[in-house]
Amino acid sequence: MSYSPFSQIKRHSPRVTVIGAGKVGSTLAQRIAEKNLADVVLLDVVEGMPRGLALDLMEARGIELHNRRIIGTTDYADTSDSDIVVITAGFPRKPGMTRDDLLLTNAKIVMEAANKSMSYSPDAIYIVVTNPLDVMTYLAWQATGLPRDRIMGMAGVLDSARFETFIAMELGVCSLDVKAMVLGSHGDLMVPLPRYATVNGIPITELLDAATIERLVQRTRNGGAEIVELMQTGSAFYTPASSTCVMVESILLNQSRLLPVAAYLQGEYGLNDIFTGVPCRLGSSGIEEIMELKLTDAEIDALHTCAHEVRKNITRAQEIFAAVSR
Ligand SMILES: NC(=O)c1ccc[n+]([C@@H]2O[C@H](COP(=O)([O-])OP(=O)(O)OC[C@H]3O[C@@H](n4cnc5c(N)ncnc54)[C@H](O)[C@@H]3O)[C@@H](O)[C@H]2O)c1
Ligand SMILES: O=C(O)C[C@H](O)C(=O)O
Repeated sequence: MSYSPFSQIKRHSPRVTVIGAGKVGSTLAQRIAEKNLADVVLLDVVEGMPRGLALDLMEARGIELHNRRIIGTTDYADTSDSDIVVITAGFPRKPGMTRDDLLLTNAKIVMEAANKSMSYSPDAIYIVVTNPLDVMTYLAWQATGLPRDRIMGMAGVLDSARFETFIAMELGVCSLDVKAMVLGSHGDLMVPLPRYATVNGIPITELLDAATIERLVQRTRNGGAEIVELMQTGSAFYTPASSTCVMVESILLNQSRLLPVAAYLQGEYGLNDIFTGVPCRLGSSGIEEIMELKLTDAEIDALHTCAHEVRKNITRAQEIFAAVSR
């Protein structure tokens, strides 16, 4: 293990490591520090860049009124003993690409990041953000051998936030009053659940007609691509960072929030050996419960279709890596 001055400093604060100091990673670091949740170690492969970002964030502490340390590094030794490790390292898609087009480039990056972080933070809880999300979370789980309560993927919180936003915009109501849940994989096949979407307890099926709801569901499914097309240079990062931060917060503060999270399923919803988005209670030990909602046959079929597509891509990645290593 190489010498690191940071690992010698006495710990008084929880520590969250964010691997990948790009748009999502650096915004997440800012959210975590400014919400005063934890010290943050921001790691990237680009020399200097994470240190520059960390220094910039540290210089705002007096203005933002928090006392969290932000460390930028390219050395995994500086991440040691983290409570949570978030993996955002990897390429974002460009206009015209699907998330699955990132499969092979990002798989290598994510497996390496998961392996290296594990050797310094074997007791941490891991959250994967890199796309294609459900496949990357599976590969990180395989690479680390973590128990299923300590590794998960972030997507459902983001997709649900989008669905809630579109419902609020349609009805002209405050987003705070809208609650919705999106399950399944993070792609075109995701499963928004209008039956369970409410405005201050009122089901949206009482407030909007079926055609309008279907339009909002489709916009949610296309939510990431809509932003990619508008931005042209990368993908969304503000709401992805906020969504990941909500998960980090629920774990660090043991809030037991019920959030849609990509979790490893062992029979729940009739699915096995796959990561996909389901409602989970997140607390200090990670995923503390996977809640099995009553779903209609059509909703269950939609979840199984997601899982089928995710499995095809897991197999594709595994076959290619096996061929390369032969
Ligand atoms: N799950 C979701 O809902 C969700 C939401 C938004 C973005 N994403 C995904 O998150 C990933 C990052 O998005 P972004 O906008 O921050 O991209 P970005 O290009 O801004 O940042 C990615 C960072 O990863 C770094 N990196 C590359 N290889 C690395 C390695 N081996 N180790 C450490 N760092 C490495 C790059 O240097 C870069 O700084 C993308 O794959 C994107 O598709 C997922
Ligand atoms: O759309 C993307 O590629 C990024 C992310 O998954 C998103 O949904 O914003």
